[in-house]
Amino acid sequence: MDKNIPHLKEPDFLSNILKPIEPEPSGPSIWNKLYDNLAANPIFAGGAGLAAIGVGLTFAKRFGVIANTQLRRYCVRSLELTNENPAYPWVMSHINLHSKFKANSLFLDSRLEFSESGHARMNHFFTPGTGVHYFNYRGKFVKLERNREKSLIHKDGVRKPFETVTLTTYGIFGRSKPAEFWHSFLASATQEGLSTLKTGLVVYQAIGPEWKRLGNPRKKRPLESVILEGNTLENLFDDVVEFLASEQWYTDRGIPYRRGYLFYGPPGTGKSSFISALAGRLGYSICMLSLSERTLDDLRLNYLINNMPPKSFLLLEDVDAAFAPRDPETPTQQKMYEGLSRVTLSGLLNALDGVASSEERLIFMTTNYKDRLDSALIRPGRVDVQHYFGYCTPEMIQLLFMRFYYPKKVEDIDPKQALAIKQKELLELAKNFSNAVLSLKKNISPAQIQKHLINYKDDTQAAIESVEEIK
Ligand SMILES: Nc1ncnc2c1ncn2[C@@H]1O[C@H](COP(=O)(O)OP(=O)(O)OP(=O)(O)O)[C@@H](O)[C@H]1O
Repeated sequence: MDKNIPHLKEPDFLSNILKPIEPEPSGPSIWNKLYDNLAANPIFAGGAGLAAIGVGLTFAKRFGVIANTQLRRYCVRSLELTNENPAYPWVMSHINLHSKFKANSLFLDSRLEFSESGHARMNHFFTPGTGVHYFNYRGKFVKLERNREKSLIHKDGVRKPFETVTLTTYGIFGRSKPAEFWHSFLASATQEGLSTLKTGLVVYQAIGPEWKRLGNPRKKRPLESVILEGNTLENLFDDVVEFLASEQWYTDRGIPYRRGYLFYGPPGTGKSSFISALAGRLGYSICMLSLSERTLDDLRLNYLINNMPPKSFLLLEDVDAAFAPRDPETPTQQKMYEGLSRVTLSGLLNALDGVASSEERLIFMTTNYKDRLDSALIRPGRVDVQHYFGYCTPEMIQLLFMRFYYPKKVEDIDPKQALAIKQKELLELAKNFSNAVLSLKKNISPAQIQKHLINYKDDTQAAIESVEEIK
């Protein structure tokens, strides 16, 4: 305020109006008072306490649910299956078989099997009984809960109680896919179950325009029982497996999805044995066709090759026998082939090339005389892999010997004698046998060795000492 301006006295009524508002004397607000009153009220305080506890519990429960869900997502893996599932018995026996602790209460599942000859056999399977069982399966803790319901199901022609099994395992699975653990578990159980199924090798023969099963399925020959030089067996096997896994690759490039193999070499060197064992291992059947069959003509050949049962190999044995060479060495040679077959080379080539490109086709041809084959038949595209099956090498002779005399079961070995000692002994004998065979200075086929060893199947020493009998 300017000091030179005379100070005007405010009239009294104004001073009353302009009187500054004095702050209320501090004390409990209305809300505080309300709160105090309510808090002092024992009925209300009790109710509020209960409500607070209720809210707290609701939150705790919610939190528990969330925590439980998260825990289950990261640490628990469950699998439920019923006895309507075909894999059910395999899963049950697999877990019992591969667990550190076995179930104490067992369920017996017996199956009666009749062979075609009428021979009967009873197979018993033990699975964990009803209730809860705990296992240590390959380092993982697994809880198995088997429940039996009152309702019945029809299975294998009999009425059985409906059952459910829940398998639960615990661990830190993190964000891994929920079913990952059970996928690998099921893969092992299924593989084991399938291996117990006795499926034989089905061989088809061409009867008229159709493929007909040739007798009953044959016993599958283990692939390892065919002894080939070096890594031949593994390489050929890998080649076929790779082809079977490459359908998309062929489709993408518009290449007919087929592969041809030519196995050539002297008789008795394992060409047919390898093809049968390979088909058995891969779960394929074999369609056998003889080109020199008198009733086979180009038309029928074409139809048969293009209408094979699924998952089967085409086997053309002694493929040289059907056609005369384009340039016969002698007129007699030309005559030899005349009238032998009604199938012509061009008919065969057409049939092979005509195979529907989208269909998987594996064609195996065998011959003892590769040089007699027309080059058109074995050109790439028709024959993609050629392999020579030769006479025995020293290593093959040893392996044939070892395989022949190797104890079938570990129980066959004297318990006091370690397997390693037995193997070492056998290896020594195999070397002696191989040296004896080599001293003959002749080409010997695996079939000849096999025949000789069969003659001395119980006497390794005699087999070595009588090698000159090998013819
Ligand atoms: N490499 C081998 N390993 C194991 N056994 C073999 C082998 N080669 C031949 N054999 C045995 O010899 C017999 C005849 O073999 P296989 O029919 O496979 O010979 P192949 O080469 O197909 O003969 P061919 O050319 O006459 O048709 C079979 O019983 C088989 O067990």
